[in-house]
Amino acid sequence: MAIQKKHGKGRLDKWYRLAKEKGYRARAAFKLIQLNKKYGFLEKSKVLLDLCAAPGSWCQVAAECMPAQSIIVGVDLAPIKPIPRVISFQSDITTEKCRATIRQHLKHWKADTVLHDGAPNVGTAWVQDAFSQAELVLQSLKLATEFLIEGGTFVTKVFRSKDYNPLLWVFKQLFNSVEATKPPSSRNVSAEIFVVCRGFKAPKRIDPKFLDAKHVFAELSAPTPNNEAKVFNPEKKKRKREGYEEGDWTQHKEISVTEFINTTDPIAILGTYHKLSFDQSPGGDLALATLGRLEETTDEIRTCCEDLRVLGKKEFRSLLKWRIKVREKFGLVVKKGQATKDEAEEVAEVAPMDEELAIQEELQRIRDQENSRTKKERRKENEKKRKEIVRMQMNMTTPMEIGMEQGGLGDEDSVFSLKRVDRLNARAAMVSGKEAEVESESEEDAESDGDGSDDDGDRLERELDSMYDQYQERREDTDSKLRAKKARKAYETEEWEGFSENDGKDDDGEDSQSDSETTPTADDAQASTHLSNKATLFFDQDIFQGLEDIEDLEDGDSADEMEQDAVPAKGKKSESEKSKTKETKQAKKAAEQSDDSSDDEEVERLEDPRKANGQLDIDIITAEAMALAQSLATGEKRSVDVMDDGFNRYAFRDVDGLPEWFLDDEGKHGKPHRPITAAAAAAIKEKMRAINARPIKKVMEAKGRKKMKAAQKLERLRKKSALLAEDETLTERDKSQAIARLMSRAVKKKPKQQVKLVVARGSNKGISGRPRGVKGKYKIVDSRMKKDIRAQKRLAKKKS
Ligand SMILES: C[S@@+](CC[C@H](N)C(=O)[O-])C[C@H]1O[C@@H](n2cnc3c(N)ncnc32)[C@H](O)[C@@H]1O
Repeated sequence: MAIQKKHGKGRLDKWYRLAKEKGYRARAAFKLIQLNKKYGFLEKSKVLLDLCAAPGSWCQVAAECMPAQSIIVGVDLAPIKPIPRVISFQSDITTEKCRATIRQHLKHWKADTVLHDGAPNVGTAWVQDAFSQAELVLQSLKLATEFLIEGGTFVTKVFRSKDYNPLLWVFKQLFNSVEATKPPSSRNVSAEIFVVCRGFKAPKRIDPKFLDAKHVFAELSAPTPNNEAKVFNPEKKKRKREGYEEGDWTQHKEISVTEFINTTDPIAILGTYHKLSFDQSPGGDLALATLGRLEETTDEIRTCCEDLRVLGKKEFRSLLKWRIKVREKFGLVVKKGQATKDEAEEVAEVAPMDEELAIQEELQRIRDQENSRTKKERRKENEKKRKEIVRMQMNMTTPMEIGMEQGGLGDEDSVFSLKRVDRLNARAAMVSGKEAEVESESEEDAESDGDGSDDDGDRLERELDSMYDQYQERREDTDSKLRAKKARKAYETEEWEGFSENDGKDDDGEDSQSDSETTPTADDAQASTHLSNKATLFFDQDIFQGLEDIEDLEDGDSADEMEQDAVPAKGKKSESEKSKTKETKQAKKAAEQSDDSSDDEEVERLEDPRKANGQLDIDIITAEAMALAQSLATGEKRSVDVMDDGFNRYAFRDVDGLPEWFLDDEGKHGKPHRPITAAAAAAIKEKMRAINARPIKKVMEAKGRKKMKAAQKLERLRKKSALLAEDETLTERDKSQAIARLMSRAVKKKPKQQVKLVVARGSNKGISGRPRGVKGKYKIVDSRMKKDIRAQKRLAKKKS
């Protein structure tokens, strides 16, 4: 996205031009228009007070949108040129005199809306500027509380600074609804944001502290920095719109490891600093020296301390564990329950809201957590099913086993799961005849290096897990690509209904474990619209060919019998036909597999890869697939080789029980790298170029329309000339002359209509619609615009 410039010619953006065109005094008018479009407060207002109104564009908008006979009062330090239907005067809104003048103008009326777009023109340091603006906002709020009617609306501009949250807190005390928004016409480079406060509570008495700048900005501390986000997203540098912290002018921050050990908020340090230093200070630090010699301080820990910004969750966890161990050695053990509570309190944001709101938020949070937990479980379940199918494909399991799994036998969660027993190191005990208790199911237990009593480790694990979840949620909120990717994933997983529990049930509701019902047939796979594209592709494979007869098999047929039946069915096809379909399917499968490896190309999977005749229609769109197809076509590789290549270390990764963050991390890099030939890369490039060179749909349509019109014209000409040719009253000469005239008239192009420039001055100022006395195409300009364009041209010429 292009960066908007606020200075120089960058100022003259589309809103500036639009404002000139529409006759508004400032581009700010569109901010109010857009705010009003969203919240619709102007149409409902009969009395409006505009604080800091010069030059008056907000008053102009208000006069346009509010009902006739409304009262609009505008005040500013600067003079405001008269605006029809608007009372304006010059005054400082922070003074008593201004308050009295407003009272005079409004008489006994109360305002339905108070607007404030004030910006002090101090021009000193930014920090100072922001503070004065916040104070001005508080002053305007003070006036609003005096003049607003109950239920009224207060709209104000606020700058994102450390005073933003305290201001929001005050607004929330006085209004039922407070929403911060940035209208599209507000420049991205500007730290301004608009807060729309609706439903003025009109309390009988307002605590003066609410409106006292000293109190408001001093009492509420800035929100606690989001250290977890920094920990999990170290490489992403946020733009410091609010400026750097006072005295913090460096990009690289170091802190001594002893401070990390001593702190009560280690996460904050991990999120804020770049390095934990083992360097001795000039005076020497005994604790640091001891720390360096501890056996827990391994080389790995030292390396992790070197650059915190490149660490992943695993490394952060080992640093935190190391800290706890060191604290224990140093006798700094914290009471566990207490520590969690303290840390939670330290990291928690100040919640400036009333109790009910807090309860609602808490409920929402719990609901969200529950949702994400069920989603995760569902995803795991689907993943398990998918794996089972792949295993079946590789003849590693029989359909019978799938049936068993559905019934709960052989399943990981079933009673006799040896896998789970093994996780708890109990299988050995069982073999040796001892009894093993299998109680805990938590993954943390499985990961706790066999030390079940490691409460700190568990606690850290849980905290980091929940932080990771929160971090992912935040990323989803801000990253639309990620959201789309997740949605696609969900689409794929949720769509899968191939082996639902219901599938195993008879019509009479009895649970059937029979192969004939739990095993999907090829026909089923093709016919079922419930299957995902991936599953449909899967069932299209040779292994399922000839399994049509399965339905006819009696209940209780063994898998062996099915296989025997399937083989002759397969044999019915002619050899050449078989090998041909096999080749094409392998190539297509390989193409699909290589597509899978690329994140960006997942879009394809969402579309149905079938033509109308039911054949697969998979285009080769990646260089990898092209290279593969090329090697298959040239005989360099056989389809068997492609199959063999499918067995690699990425193929059957056991992801069961692995935490999500680990899988996410692995997913980024754990992909097979398939060789790409230069020829394949060039071919794909060429293909993409051809696709890009194609005109867009609109252009194609326009061209088509032009062609059609030309054809219609030609047809008309043909008919007319035929009529002329048949006219016996005309001589041959006259006929040819008439036809020639027709032709020349048809070929003649219509002159382009000139666009008339109308300067927005005099009676044309601020009009909407066609200016009086102007015919044809027109464009409203102002004299300034002409000068600006000339200046731009001059500059461009100079540069070239
Ligand atoms: C961005 S402009 C307002 C634009 C206005 N909303 C419009 O649409 O034309 C900010 C205005 O705040 C005014 N201002 C700043 N401090 C003020 C004060 N203490 N009292 C009154 N106006 C003030 C400035 O004079 C300036 O005209």
